[in-house]
Order: sequence, then C-alpha cells, then structure tokens
Amino acid sequence: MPKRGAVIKIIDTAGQMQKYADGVREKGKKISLVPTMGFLHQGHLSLIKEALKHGDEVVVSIFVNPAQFGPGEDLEKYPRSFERDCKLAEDAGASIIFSPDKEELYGKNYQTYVNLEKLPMHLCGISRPTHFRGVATIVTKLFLITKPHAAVFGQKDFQQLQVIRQMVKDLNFDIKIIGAPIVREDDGLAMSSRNTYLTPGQRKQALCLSQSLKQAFEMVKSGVIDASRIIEQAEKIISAHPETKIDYIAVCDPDTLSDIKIIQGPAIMALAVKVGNTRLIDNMMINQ
Ligand SMILES: Nc1ncnc2c1ncn2[C@@H]1O[C@H](COP(=O)(O)OP(=O)(O)OP(=O)(O)O)[C@@H](O)[C@H]1O
Ligand SMILES: CC(C)(CO)[C@@H](O)C(=O)[O-]
Ligand code: BAL
Repeated sequence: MPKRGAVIKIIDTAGQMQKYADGVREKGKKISLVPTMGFLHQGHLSLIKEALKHGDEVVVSIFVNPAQFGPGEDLEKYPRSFERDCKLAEDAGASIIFSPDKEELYGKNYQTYVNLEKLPMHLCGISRPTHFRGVATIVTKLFLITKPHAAVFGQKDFQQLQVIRQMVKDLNFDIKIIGAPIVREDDGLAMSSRNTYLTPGQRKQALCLSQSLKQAFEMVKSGVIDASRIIEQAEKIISAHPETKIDYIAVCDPDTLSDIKIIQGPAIMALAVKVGNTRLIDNMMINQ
C-alpha cells in the first residue's frame, strides 16, 4: 500500500470524492481538475500550475484507464510511481489526489460508454479505434465525480483535447476546458510518461518527431503551402532512423481534424511514430 501523504488528501472512492467536492462547492470555492494516468513529469506539473489559476482546490486524478487501451497495448506495463506522484503533485500545489482502482470505476456489469461520431475518425482514432470512447467515458465519469469548475488538458494529446471540448459542448457540461502548451525536454522531445520505455539509442532517434515538426513549421514560414510536400519531408526525416515506424503524419484543420491539402489558414501537423515498441505522439501548429 502506498504511504498516504500528510498534507495532500488522497481519496480513492467515487462517493467520498463527490462528498468532498460538494463540501468545497458549498463553501463557494472552485475546483479545478487535472486528469492523468500518473507517472508524473514536468508536463503534468505545468497542468497543475495552470489549474491553480482556475480553482481554489486542484484535484489530480491518477487512474490508468483500461477502457482506452486496445488489445495488445501497454495497459499491463504502463509505468506507475504513486508515492512519487503524490509528492510531486503536492509540491506543485494540488490539494487532492483522486486515485480509484478499476473495480471502483468499472464495477461488475458496467455497460455505459460515451462515443463521439466524427473527431475519433481521424489521427490516433484510426489505429486506436476504441481509444476515444474510453477517454470520453472516463473523463465524463471524472467530471461527474470530482465536480470541477475547470479542467486542464495538455495540447500534446491534441486530438484528445478537441474530443473533450466537443463532448463538453455537446453534453452541456458546465466546465471550462483549458488546453495547456506542450512541455518539451531541452532537446525538443515532448515529455511523455512513455518516454521511460525508450532505450538510450531510441531516445536519440525519438528526437526526429519534434525535428520533423520544426522543419514543417519552417517550410510553411518560407512559403510552402502544399501539405503533401511537407508530409513527404517529415517522412524522410523520420524514416532515416532505423527503429522508427510511422503510424501517421497529418496536416489537418485544428477544429475538425480533417486533412488539409493546401495550407491557407490555421493548420496543425500531428504525428504518431513507433520508436521500437513505444508509440509516441507530437504535434505543432504550422500555420496560425
Ligand atoms: N509534455 C506534455 N506537455 C503538456 N501536457 C502534457 C504533456 N504530456 C502529457 N501531458 C498531458 O497530461 C495529461 C495526462 O496525460 P498522461 O498521464 O497520459 O501523460 P503522458 O505523458 O501523455 O502519458 P503517455 O506517455 O501515456 O501518453 C494529458 O492532458 C496530457 O495531454
Ligand atoms: C485524460 C486521461 C487521463 C483519461 O484517462 C488520459 O487520456 C491522459 O492521461 O491523457
Ligand atoms: N495521454 C494519452 C493516454 C493514452 O495514450 O492512452
């Protein structure tokens, strides 16, 4: 059993969390939520810092959500560091950790899911067809359990952020959704819990994700508007690394996530690449 922190409060049942949230709201105070799967890094801590601007109490949820993992994915080996996470979250200013187990959130005979019709048909949703159903479902549950006024999500998972924004609009959740910028290592690699899977050699090769995005940004700046040329160049950069396998590279409309052929307005380049067995994602606005 992990040690329970003295200052930060750790709650592991939905009922206790709802009661606590009601108490905060009755005092006229605001709650902001940072949903995570744990193994916290500076990216997560930047979300907590942002959340502090929007609430009197910041709840960090730590839950490795089985519903968003497909068969053969890394659910079983997903990295965990609960005690360290509690300390980091507390130092960053969070006051509650909500860390239920899977029986608490998906009890016997569980059968209710939230599904979006369009946004999951693009990007990560193509190779992970049940992923966003799992994300939308767990985030709905976290909203109903932690009762936040605001919730903060990272732009690293850009499609996820758009899925949540759409879901909040469609289902009339009275919750402000905040997208926080991608935090990167000094050399440009987007921070991610899964980076821990990389061997030192793969870690070096993984730099090609952010390098290809920067190159795309520069190409657009220098006047290239043909998305296929930009994608070709990114493919060239990435496939020069022997342990990489491209899942997708797309230039798309940031709102609909539909492919863009000629870049004339806002465009985001998003990619997913396997480095060894580790699937990494990254993205960058290449035209504002
Ligand atoms: N580098 C980052 N910068 C900003 N936000 C991030 C970063 N990495 C993750 N986040 C955000 O943290 C929240 C929780 O994500 P999660 O716990 O899955 O971390 P992760 O590092 O993305 O893990 P994984 O490696 O499994 O994708 C999400 O909103 C995600 O977008
Ligand atoms: C939002 C989230 C915590 C839901 O499980 C997860 O998808 C993540 O960590 O980005
Ligand atoms: N941050 C995304 C979690 C996942 O890949 O399941």
